[in-house]
Amino acid sequence: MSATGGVAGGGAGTGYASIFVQEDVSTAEVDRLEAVHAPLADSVRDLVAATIQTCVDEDEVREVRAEVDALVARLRARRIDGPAGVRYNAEGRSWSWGNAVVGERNAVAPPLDVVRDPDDLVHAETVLGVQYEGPPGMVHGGVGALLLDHVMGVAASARKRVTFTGTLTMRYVRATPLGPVRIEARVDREEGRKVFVVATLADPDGVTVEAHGVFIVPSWAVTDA
Ligand SMILES: CCCCCCCC/C=C\CCCCCCCC(=O)SCCNC(=O)CCNC(=O)[C@H](O)C(C)(C)COP(=O)(O)OP(=O)(O)OC[C@H]1O[C@@H](n2cnc3c(N)ncnc32)[C@H](O)[C@@H]1OP(=O)(O)O
Repeated sequence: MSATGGVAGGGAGTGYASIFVQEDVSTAEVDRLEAVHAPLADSVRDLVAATIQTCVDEDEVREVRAEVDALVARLRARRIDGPAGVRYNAEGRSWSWGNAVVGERNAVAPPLDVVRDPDDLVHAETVLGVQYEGPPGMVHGGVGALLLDHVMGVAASARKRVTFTGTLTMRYVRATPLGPVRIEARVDREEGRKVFVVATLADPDGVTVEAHGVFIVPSWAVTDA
């Protein structure tokens, strides 16, 4: 599981309650549901890549489309109304299944496991496939920024502290080839509600993007803790 457990402890009675939803469900049940749904997202990721790369004939494309449409209808037979949001339980387990970067049920999100080391370095690794292309064979600059934003946000957001991205600065040192990447982020310094974060995105040969960010604890999220 990723290191996004943090803010659940805020709960009712703080400003968090307005955007984070507490659910009366055990961690074991959340884990069980995740184990059922995450493989579906994996298969849909494969579908996205196959859609880009397929060279089958046109009739086959039309037939597959009809089958996919039928699957969409089956999944929509019972569904929530709107985005998945961020939820947490009484045990402090939080889950954000629709998150664009780490949502376990979101096939748009690259599979990314975010880890916080004991020394507060936050890092993540993933393999960016053909779905994330910008320049030919290279990672789209916005995708690099997306991954960096999230991992930097985790670094800035300690337990019981939520931060929002205020300003992000990216220096694209050289193009990032599609394939394995590693993101690292750490808090550089703090000034009041501003948390300054430094981060890198690297391919196996070294750093390709350097990032600086200002993450803000919103005035509405300030607690006495
Ligand atoms: C979303 C997270 C929830 C998930 C949590 C799940 C649990 C897991 C835990 C952890 C993982 C988290 C991983 C998340 C990663 C992704 C994060 C995102 O993508 S966030 C979406 C994009 N960002 C926005 O949409 C912000 C939109 N802007 C705002 O909401 C406000 O403008 C905000 C909060 C940034 C500031 O509003 P004010 O009212 O609190 O701030 P004022 O009082 O005006 O300023 C305070 C200080 O900050 C400076 N400041 C304000 N805005 C700034 C900015 N944009 N850039 C730099 N500095 C700024 C000001 O100059 C001031 O500084 P002086 O104290 O005077 O020195």
